[in-house]
Amino acid sequence: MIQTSLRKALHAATGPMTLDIQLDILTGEFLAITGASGSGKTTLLRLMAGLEKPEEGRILVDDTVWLDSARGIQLPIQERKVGLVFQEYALFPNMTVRENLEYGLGKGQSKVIIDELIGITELEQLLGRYPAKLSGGQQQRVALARALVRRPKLLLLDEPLSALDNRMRERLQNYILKVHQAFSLTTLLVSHDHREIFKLADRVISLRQGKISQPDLPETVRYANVSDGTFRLSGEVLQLEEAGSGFSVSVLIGTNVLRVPATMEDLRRLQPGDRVEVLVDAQHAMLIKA
Ligand SMILES: Nc1ncnc2c1ncn2[C@@H]1O[C@H](COP(=O)(O)OP(=O)(O)OP(=O)(O)O)[C@@H](O)[C@H]1O
Repeated sequence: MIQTSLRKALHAATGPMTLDIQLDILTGEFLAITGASGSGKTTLLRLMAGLEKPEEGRILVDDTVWLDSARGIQLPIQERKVGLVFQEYALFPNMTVRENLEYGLGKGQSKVIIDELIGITELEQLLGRYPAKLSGGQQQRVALARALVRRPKLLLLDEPLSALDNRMRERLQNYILKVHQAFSLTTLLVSHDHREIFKLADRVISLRQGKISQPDLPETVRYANVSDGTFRLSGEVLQLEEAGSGFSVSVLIGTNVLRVPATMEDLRRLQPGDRVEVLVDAQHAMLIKA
């Protein structure tokens, strides 16, 4: 469990604003943070990482105190077990992919983790390349792997995919989910993309003017925001069943299960394991066999 209480005075474009956040995060949870530009999302991550200092605060990670302003405790970033990935690709341009990864190793740390990460993020073919010769998606994949070299407990992702096209985003989302599970991470993801949040997050909080405004579930947020368009979500059929007077199909999308009303015809042509696309608009969800 990560218990956080943070207060910091900020100078927003509209005037003074206080970031004031109380947040408990379960070990292994994937928490998405959304909210308008300037609401304090990046500052929250930077405070968690130890890149910024609050006026007042406490961060307790399991039994370890990372921050306790009342007792003058403020662990530096290298002593907090955090991995960071930001929107801009922060790789060293003069180092190959492998060198970039190895640079992240701690003193005396075994290189075993490097091979493990190369395997899980499928970087084998790219190891000798320099960042300039990689696509944006490949660079973020390396940045993700590098963030995990020191085996962090907490992975902080600040809009890591926002510069990528949709296809690349989807691939990277899958890698994020894969490492989150494989390394039993607790992950905080800043994102504006509700489809991404729905696919990845167990829980989502929304920041407004430095405060948590309405804790919400991915499904609820997604439905609350579909009024302006239609989403197309890819997933896998888990189960077909009778629901009241009709039928429903449970579809696994990332780690979330969406129950979609179905027809008798849907039940005839679908079976568990089928790949489907769910088309969602403000009023309806519709299943399309992929
Ligand atoms: N160290 C600081 N001291 C004072 N004010 C700050 C500091 N860091 C950020 N701010 C201000 O606090 C506000 C919140 O910034 P922050 O970057 O956390 O917002 P955000 O929600 O991540 O926005 P965006 O979605 O645009 O990235 C901004 O108005 C910013 O100018």
